[in-house]
Amino acid sequence: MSGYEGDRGGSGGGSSSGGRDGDRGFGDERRSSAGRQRSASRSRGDRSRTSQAPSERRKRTDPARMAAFDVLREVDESDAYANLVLPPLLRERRIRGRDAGFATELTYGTLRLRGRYDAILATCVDRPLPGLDPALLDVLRLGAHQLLGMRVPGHAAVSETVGLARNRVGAGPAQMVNAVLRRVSERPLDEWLSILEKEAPDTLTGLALAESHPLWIARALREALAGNERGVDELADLLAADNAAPRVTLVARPGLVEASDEDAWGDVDLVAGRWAPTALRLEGSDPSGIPAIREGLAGVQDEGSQLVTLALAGVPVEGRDERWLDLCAGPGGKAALLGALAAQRGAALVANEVAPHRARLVRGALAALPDGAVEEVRTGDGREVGTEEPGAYDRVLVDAPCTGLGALRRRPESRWRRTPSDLAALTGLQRELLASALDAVRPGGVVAYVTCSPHLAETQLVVTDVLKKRGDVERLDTPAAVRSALRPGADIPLAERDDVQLWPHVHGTDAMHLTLLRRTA
Ligand SMILES: C[S@@+](CC[C@H](N)C(=O)[O-])C[C@H]1O[C@@H](n2cnc3c(N)ncnc32)[C@H](O)[C@@H]1O
Repeated sequence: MSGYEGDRGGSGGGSSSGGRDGDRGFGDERRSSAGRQRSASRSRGDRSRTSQAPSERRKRTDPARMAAFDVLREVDESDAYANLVLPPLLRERRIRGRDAGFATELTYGTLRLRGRYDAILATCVDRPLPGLDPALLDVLRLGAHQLLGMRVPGHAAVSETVGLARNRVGAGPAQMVNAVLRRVSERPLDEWLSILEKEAPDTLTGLALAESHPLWIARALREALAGNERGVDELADLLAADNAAPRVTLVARPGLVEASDEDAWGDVDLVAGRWAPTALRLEGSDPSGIPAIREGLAGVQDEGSQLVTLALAGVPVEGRDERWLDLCAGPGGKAALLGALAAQRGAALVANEVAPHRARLVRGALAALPDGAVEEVRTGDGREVGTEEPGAYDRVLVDAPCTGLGALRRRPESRWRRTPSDLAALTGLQRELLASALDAVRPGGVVAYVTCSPHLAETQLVVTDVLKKRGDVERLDTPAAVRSALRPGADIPLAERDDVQLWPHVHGTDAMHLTLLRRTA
């Protein structure tokens, strides 16, 4: 399941641009521009450290690199989510400030760009990568990211990573790490990427390797661009956008908090979002100390998610407009915005979610809404709501479980976890949920079908298939509804279609899909 922001750390963290010309260096008084941690005593000029035996000194391994390695192993061995594992680990080991930034960039950047680095490493290792000890392979990937993605000077990247290998994998593998990373360091990133593209069997494979996407995902994204009236030559930009950590975007829930309320936002720098009137962009990456977030008046939410929710709430319905339903609400990001909007309009929200632990998250997300805004938070199968409560709602949101291919930038490891076989199960469920939502809405009411995937099988094909079977639904002008939801003066580029597909490389949002439908009499 995917598509949620609140419970996976929203921003996805990290600052990797994944760009072809590498990234910024890391330097301050404790972490040198070599990305190497200086001990506090040394930076103070304290000579007592020299009393340590030289062999012990050599074995000291940088805590930031060890933390990155340990998270990579958790991700591999326990299917963990890096952005759930890393922050507590940094806290537990008291890794802070620049060191925490370095560990974060190293972890998330290595995970995102794993495909690129594996293709490069494969040319430097004399046996197939899948035969290597997975821990050793992770060390090599971490070294490759320091060399090619973080501008850590070669000698520091190699020697620190060899130290990490010695500490975590063993002395023998450490020698191999030394030899392999020296070969990696012989060329700059651009040269490596040209080699990958030149030696690939076709252009798409070359691009997928260079921009670190599984081939099936690169192919699906290319088809999605074409199916949404965009040029397939945009694929390189789209894949590159997936490799850049998104800026943290907040939602100021209407009626609960104003952007101008200084006390609510504390000491952080905020700028207005690009599209949604509710969106604020955080200049920095840690929203946890913001009072409005702690109190549930605001949240971390991609601007695309805000825009599709605002579009559903704003599209006109004739007659009664009192009961709104979020059919797949967990963890509750869109439900909280929808509930705030419902409260302003005298309507009430029912939030449904099949997974009990996610229904609990929805309750938490809705806790700050005014009395009367929420009729109920339920745990139940959304596929049954249409038969259990036919025609009972005026507006229904189906934010369907999906592959999440539109939010790859947010979840560093997800592209390597998804497989094409996930699609079959998801698209069946998506059809059933949309059909149920159309039964649950009254004639004249509206349904928003939303995914955070642009995959055509999860978006256009689901809608077309479901509508083929019924004569009581009309497609609405979704671009017009999205335009009406924009902040004043914003002018959003949208394809000439009756649905809307947003794109990271065009709109700076997740690749959200929205189709608005009206149930006819
Ligand atoms: C894309 S997420 C929804 C994200 C949510 N709208 C938000 O903004 O926070 C999809 C949700 O659908 C839930 N889900 C999956 N199958 C479902 C079903 N049959 N009925 C209801 N919810 C379901 C998943 O557990 C997941 O929480």
